[in-house]
Amino acid sequence: MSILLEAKGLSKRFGGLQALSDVSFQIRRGETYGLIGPNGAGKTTLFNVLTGLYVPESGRADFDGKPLVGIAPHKVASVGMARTFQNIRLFGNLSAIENVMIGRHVRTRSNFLGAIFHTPATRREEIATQKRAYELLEYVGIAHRANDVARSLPYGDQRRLEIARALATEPKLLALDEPAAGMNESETVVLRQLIEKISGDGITVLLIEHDMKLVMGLCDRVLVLEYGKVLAEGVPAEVQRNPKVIEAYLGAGAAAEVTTGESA
Ligand SMILES: Nc1ncnc2c1ncn2[C@@H]1O[C@H](COP(=O)(O)OP(=O)(O)OP(=O)(O)O)[C@@H](O)[C@H]1O
Repeated sequence: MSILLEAKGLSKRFGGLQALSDVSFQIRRGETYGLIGPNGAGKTTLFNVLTGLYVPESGRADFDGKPLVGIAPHKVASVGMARTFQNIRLFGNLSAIENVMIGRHVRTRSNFLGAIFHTPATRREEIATQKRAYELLEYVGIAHRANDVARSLPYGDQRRLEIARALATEPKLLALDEPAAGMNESETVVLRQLIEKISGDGITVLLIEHDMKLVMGLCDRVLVLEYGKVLAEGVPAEVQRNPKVIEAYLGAGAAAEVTTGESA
């Protein structure tokens, strides 16, 4: 399996705090890759470095064979990487479908003049964009909410809308930052099915998540961070058995719980 994303020796400091320290890992094309670790371990910082929001002091990351570090955040989607945020970032006053259409514009060609003068080409493209946006709302299961303003949607639907907007950029890799945060159990089940469907459709997934059952159930491999350093990496069964991981993060009780597949 070929490598889609490769990070080598990434380090990031905030003043005196070493948030990432020499972090290296590889994500293979088509896999679902988990990123876990206690609060403050550096997971979001790593996401932010990979998606261009932070510039690391050292190290590099290559995506699909091209350098990722130093790329502007608004260019990241156009190279094939899309993300959702820990705190939902939607245009609250726009409808669900408009939010997805905005994501889609990364892949459309209409220019500024075309948009002002409503040229036939722009109009055709706009119709295609709207059609595709609706399909994506169907794909994530919220098409019946297409015309509702984003902020009026239930929480779980807002998270799914964020995923639809990210998918609209046609990513090779979809990075999800705690997608199950704040979801109840039935919403989490639906989310899990959605991530499985996305992965089944060939999109590589990078998943930060605190819900261990979800991570261990979905991911092919998992990277564990602690204090900005890589503590362990491997398939879920290995990581769950790793004494360092159990001590640092899972706790003996939680490890047993995950192994038996029981939730708290
Ligand atoms: N912009 C920033 N300025 C200063 N310190 C920061 C900044 N962003 C993160 N940090 C610090 O870097 C460390 C890593 O934070 P980060 O948010 O990456 O952790 P995390 O693993 O995502 O945690 P959580 O699970 O709580 O989201 C923390 O100590 C945090 O306080």
